[in-house]
Amino acid sequence: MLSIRGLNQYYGASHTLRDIQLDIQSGRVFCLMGRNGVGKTTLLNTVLGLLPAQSGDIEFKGAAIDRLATEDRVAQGIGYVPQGRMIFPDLSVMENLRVALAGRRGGDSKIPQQIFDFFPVLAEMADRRGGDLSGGQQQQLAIGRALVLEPSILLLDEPCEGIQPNIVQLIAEVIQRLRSEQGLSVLLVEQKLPFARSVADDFAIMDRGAVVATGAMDELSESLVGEYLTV
Ligand SMILES: Nc1ncnc2c1ncn2[C@@H]1O[C@H](COP(=O)(O)OP(=O)(O)OP(=O)(O)O)[C@@H](O)[C@H]1O
Repeated sequence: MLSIRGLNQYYGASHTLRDIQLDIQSGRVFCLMGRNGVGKTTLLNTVLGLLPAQSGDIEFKGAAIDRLATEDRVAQGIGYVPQGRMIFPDLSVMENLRVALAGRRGGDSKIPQQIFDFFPVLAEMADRRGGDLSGGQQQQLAIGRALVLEPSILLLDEPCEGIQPNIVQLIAEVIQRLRSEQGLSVLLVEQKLPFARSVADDFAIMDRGAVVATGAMDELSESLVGEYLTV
């Protein structure tokens, strides 16, 4: 589904991504873990083309996407829920969702009903300003907005940060349903181990810009947790 080979990225002289190799399989939830500042968000932004790679190959559904503009990568089926949610505070909930429709190439121009089935609060608050929503409601809106384009992979950057437990549980259920009912792949950046363990099939751990361990989530060892994840 998504294959990353030899990816290097720099902020000026700072070597932020070091020879990253990753494979995210179709229909699986892949969790990217690691302490603050190791490069997780930079990796997502480089996959999307929001940041330039210095070298490396990124393939999505078997085709190179390295040279595509971000909007073309999104149109190919890469959905993104950025850290901090980035909803438009002055637009209504419905307008926030409609903004995403503009990225759709041909096809239906309606917001899929399924988004309101996953997140009923978005229908209840359709006319409210995005900025007036709680953090948990904004996160549901950010995920819903990414789903408007019916992506085949969803990149989620710390979706549970600052969110109350019942919404965290709802997000976990939505991730599991998207995978089991639609075969959606998910690349999740997550620092909270219980949440990662509850939703992910596979993991990779990053440290100082490099991937230092990968494997099946149920094989994540306590020694790796202690070495790379515990603060
Ligand atoms: N715009 C930027 N310019 C220069 N350096 C940056 C920039 N953005 C991030 N960095 C640096 O790049 C490194 C990786 O940051 P990144 O945000 O990708 O890490 P992260 O693993 O996602 O951490 P967090 O969990 O805190 O978001 C850090 O050292 C950070 O300070």
